[in-house]
Amino acid sequence: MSVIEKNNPTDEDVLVEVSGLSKKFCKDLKTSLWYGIMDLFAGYSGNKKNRELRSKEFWAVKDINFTLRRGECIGLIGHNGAGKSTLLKILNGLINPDEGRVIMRGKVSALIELGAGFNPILTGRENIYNNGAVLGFSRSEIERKLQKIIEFSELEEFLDMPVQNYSSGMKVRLGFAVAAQMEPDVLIIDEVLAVGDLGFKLKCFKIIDEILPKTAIIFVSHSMPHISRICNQIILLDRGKTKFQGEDTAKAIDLYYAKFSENDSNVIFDDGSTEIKKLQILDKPILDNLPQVNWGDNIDISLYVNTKFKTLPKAYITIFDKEQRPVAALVQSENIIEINSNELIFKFHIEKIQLSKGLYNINVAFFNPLNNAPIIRVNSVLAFQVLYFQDTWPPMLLDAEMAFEEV
Ligand SMILES: Nc1ncnc2c1ncn2[C@@H]1O[C@H](COP(=O)(O)OP(=O)(O)OP(=O)(O)O)[C@@H](O)[C@H]1O
Repeated sequence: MSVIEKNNPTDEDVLVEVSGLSKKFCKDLKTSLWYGIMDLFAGYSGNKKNRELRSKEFWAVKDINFTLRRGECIGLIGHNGAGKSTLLKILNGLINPDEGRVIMRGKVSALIELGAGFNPILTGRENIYNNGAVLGFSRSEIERKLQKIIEFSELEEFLDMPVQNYSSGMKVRLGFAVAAQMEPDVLIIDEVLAVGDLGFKLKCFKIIDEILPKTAIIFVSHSMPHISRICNQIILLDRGKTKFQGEDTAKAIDLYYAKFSENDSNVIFDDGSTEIKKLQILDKPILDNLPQVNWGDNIDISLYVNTKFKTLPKAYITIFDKEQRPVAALVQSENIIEINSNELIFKFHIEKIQLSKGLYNINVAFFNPLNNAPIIRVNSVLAFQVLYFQDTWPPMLLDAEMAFEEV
């Protein structure tokens, strides 16, 4: 039984229905071929339900369910190998699931792999006609769209060159231009935006905003800013299974980052003269080893150091957000306590912290005050969590007091 069905719409707005979707793979090619032959002889169909996993098999995607309406964008996130691309390939009909079903309604455009859907030996222009024809457009309809596709892709002078000679960015430009201009009902985008340059990404987001009211979008990315920019629901996959599903995109993104937050500190440079003993955020509750700081709190940080350095080294603390963007720096503590000749405590005070909600990491560096030469640099010495009732993507949430003026 084919599980990819093109149906007449019953509820006009529901464009994608996915239920109980599962796909298994075998880790070993020889065994996989052997199972294939055995299944053929045993008369198994690939879709037979409740089949146990055999030796060396694993679920790449297991029991995925969701419904997507016109105007909605679902983000599929998860670590490498979580099953995102496999799920997209099933949705696009490139591979068959072992269990479950997919119903897609209307025209489906997919940007799945770089250059996927393009014939490499054909020119860009010929590929545009090919893709359009596959989506059911007549030659004259494609001709009407051609100019917009060329304008969007900015590839006019390369349009008659075989696609195999295109750069990665050029392939993505052409692919996105075709997919977006063909007025799809369902648009599937897999990570490809990462390849385009900034100007192209901005154009893509503009187009996505324009077509979203008429389209259901399935979007895979490792870029959480991109995910939070366009998705209104998220599935977080972990080893093929749904770890989180829902409209609370901030929560899904927090869970995604939590997987990567167990990084140990690492020494980047060390001249052997100074040792960072401990970094502490004082008087804050600890949850899962993370100091919990409320937005707007005052924070006191103590940095314990052992140093053989002759002069007092210059301290430099940098705070990084979960995307590893540096968001703040604390330069040289005013308040240094000498315990004995080589044991020091540097005390930093932050008045009313205005970092937005989320997980932060602290890197520490010491420099020679005379010539600014590095003494020691250690990354991820301490992580902490800023709490706030609302998620904001920019790293700073400033307390702008409102003033009303009577007119
Ligand atoms: N054809 C295949 N044969 C065997 N295993 C496969 C095949 N395709 C994918 N896999 C396995 O399925 C799992 C999921 O892979 P998939 O490409 O879907 O992950 P992903 O979430 O898209 O990862 P990434 O973020 O790295 O792109 C991986 O363990 C991968 O090795």
